Amino acid sequence: MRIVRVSRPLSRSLPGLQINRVSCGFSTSSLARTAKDAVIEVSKTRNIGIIAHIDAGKTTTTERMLYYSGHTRRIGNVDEGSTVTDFLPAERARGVTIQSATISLHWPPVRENDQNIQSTKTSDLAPHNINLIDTPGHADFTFEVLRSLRILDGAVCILDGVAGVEAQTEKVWYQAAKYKIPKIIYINKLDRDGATFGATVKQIASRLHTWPAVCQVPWWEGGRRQFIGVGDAVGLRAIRWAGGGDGKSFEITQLNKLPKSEAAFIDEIKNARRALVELLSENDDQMVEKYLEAEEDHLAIRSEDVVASLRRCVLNPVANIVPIFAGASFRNIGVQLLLDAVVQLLPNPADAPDPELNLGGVEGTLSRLMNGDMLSTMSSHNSKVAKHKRHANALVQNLETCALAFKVVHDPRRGALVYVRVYSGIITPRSLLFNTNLQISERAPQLLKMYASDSVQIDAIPAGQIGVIPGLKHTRTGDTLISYIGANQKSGPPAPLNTLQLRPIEVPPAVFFSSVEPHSLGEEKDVRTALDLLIREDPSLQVVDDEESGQTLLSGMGEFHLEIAIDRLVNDLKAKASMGRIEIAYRESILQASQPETNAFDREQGGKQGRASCIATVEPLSEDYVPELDEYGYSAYEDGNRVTITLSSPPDPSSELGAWDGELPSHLSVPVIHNAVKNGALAALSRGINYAFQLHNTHVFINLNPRNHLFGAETTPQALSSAARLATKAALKATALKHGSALMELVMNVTVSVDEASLGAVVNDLSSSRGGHIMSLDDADVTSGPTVNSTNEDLPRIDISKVYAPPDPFGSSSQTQQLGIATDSSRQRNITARVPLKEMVGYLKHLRSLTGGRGTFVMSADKFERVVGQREKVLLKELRGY
Ligand SMILES: Nc1nc2c(ncn2[C@@H]2O[C@H](COP(=O)(O)OP(=O)(O)OP(=O)(O)O)[C@@H](O)[C@H]2O)c(=O)[nH]1
Repeated sequence: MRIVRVSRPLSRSLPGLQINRVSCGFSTSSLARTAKDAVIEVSKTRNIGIIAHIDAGKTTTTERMLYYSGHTRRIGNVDEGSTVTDFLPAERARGVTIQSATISLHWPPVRENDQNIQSTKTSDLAPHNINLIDTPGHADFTFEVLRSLRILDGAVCILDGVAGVEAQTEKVWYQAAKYKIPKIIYINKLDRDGATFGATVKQIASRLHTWPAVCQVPWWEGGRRQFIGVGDAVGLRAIRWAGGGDGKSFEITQLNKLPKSEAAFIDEIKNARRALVELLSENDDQMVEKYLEAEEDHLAIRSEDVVASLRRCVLNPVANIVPIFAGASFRNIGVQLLLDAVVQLLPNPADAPDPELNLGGVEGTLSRLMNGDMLSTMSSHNSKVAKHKRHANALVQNLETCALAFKVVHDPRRGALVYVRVYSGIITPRSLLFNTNLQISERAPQLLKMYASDSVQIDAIPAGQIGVIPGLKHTRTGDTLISYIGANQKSGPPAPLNTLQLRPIEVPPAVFFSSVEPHSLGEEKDVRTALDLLIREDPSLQVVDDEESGQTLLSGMGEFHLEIAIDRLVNDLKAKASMGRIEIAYRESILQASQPETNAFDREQGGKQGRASCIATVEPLSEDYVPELDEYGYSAYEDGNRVTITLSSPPDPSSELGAWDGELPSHLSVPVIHNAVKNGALAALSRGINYAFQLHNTHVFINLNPRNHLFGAETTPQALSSAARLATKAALKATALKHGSALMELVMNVTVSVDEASLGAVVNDLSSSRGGHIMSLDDADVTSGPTVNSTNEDLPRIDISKVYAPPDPFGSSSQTQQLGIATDSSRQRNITARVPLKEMVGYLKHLRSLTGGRGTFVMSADKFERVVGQREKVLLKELRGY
């Protein structure tokens, strides 16, 4: 039996790397250690997210990771509001994660001078740099999760061992699968009464449609209820943590040294090893070879070979395998082994799939761009780009850096902090970065690496790394930043590179809103600045000025989302404003196409004469419209509406980006014109003619003939926006007044989890009182049987009878399930339904009362649908108040 005590890492300095302490909270030694990130190689980097349902224990687990890696000197507690990652006042007050915190750590810790220090690694691991993102679990913050997912290379999914696979986990799981992110699962809270590891493993197969590769089995003290450690099926050993400690003391025992009283536990570890080798062999030929070399003895295969095979399978999406680990973070059990697994099994940035991008409306990948393929393909469609083909190689070679700003946070002391993930090249201080979304250049004044709310200054952010640029004035969450050798200071890199966008994501509709009323006229400017900051941080919030009512409206994705945004506006950003009631936003849709409307704008704007003109036509899109990005030359699809812009002499429907080959005024480029016109058209769609709601399913066509519609220096981008707004408004007015418009409401996809006893009452309430349509009723606890209850035909079907899971000796409901005795009233059922959003407001409270507090639900926006018949009359009466 080996006793290991992990003590604090010793301090060490790093010659040649300048480190400036930016804020307090760290010792010099930890800063020196962490600053090594700047020079750490890509193969030793992991950009990892932690995803889960609310309350599964993400923050609790992250706190342990920080502590064991030597980054903090004490373990923060969610329940006491003292965690490092949940640092916003609103997060600490509510005990939930709202923002994705980004934090870097080393695993194993850098500590070569200390002879006593060892970690629970399963092999001799060298220190790796882990950039960790703790994401929110609440459904209202799904967008925050999505925008983090797209810059991650791997994810740890944490499950609550009592609740099993919950609805929000499923949702985020499939999003991660969409971005092809390899994952490992950690089943947490195994110390709690009713925890069922085996049943949760089966649920992973049935509900997440993936093959669980059980790497650990829980260790219950002498077969009694107390959870004390884990059996490692990979390393064929058992790890027991000293009870009540900080988790740094543990014993590692090889299977043959375990006492006889643990015979059942030893057998289970062996069963798990056999099942693991079988599962890996089905997907990995090298494992089959190792198995044959070991003379078909599952237990004789070296643990290093099992790890290598697991890694190959995790990185291969076709294998569809997820390694499973066990623990109880709150009791400080299991977290070091989970960190080992992150390093051993999850990909480094070079292993991750090729990042997707969009270049002038054409979809591609970064490596296709860098090897010149993309530009060559585009040239066959577009005469203007053909000119660039000759220079394609030179163009790409001059592309120095490509990075994505995935998050902007306003820090009271340092201003806006822009978090970036660099995909190619390197960002150094003073780099000139061209923002392809805003078409402006900004210089990076300095670079930081973040440790939750603390930071250190670094010399560079190389490809594969995550870092922070403070002091950028304009960059928003989601913007792509590139640097290009010889770029024009003003207009940036040459076309089409100036349109390059990395992994664009669609912003979901903001459906709750509240008015924002500055306390006095004098406060108006400060309130506007605070609102601008808020939407720069979170693009799923929207600010709309309603010209007619004179009100400023702030909208968000959910009641809670908006509540937190208001809290941040008033308490953190100190905006002196009052907020109105939180209400639901409806939409309005036109019924018929308009005639083309020409508008000439000619007015003084900000002390300068502005002059521009264009032609607008609007037409309704079908409710099931799916945008096809390469259908038109330039087209934007935002918040359910589409804007198509042609720069040509009408009528010329085949016009494409760059088809205009004539002269443009020197201060205007094609992307600048597109951006200005698009913003003008979208502004006109923010208020409908008949009901004053934002337009939906509307396609705006703007035609602009530079010869007739541009007027030299007088045609500023602002003048173009105004012309597009007025022309679109005129077209909308013409059709809405003549043909009327439709009221639309958001319908949600709702999944309610209840026990069998409450099923009838909940179904009845959803379908009769809330106007919902029940889509399916499923068994949430599928832990046996030959096939799964797949509600989604596209997902792989897992034969549950072939899934290995250790028995659950104590879990209340699972115990009976293992024996095949279903106690009907406690059986968990999932109801999926489509319900109008309006009817779901305040639903949680109602559900709790219907289910004795046990029911839970998640929902996500499906689509806006036209309201008809009696419901339309009732809603309009409610909205108008008469
Ligand atoms: N018994 C037990 N409780 C735990 C464990 N891990 C976390 N908890 C508790 O579960 C609750 C939620 O933990 P968090 O770490 O805040 O969960 P989270 O997933 O970060 O939650 P959100 O940020 O709200 O999504 C807290 O009260 C924790 O103390 C565990 O291993 N055992």
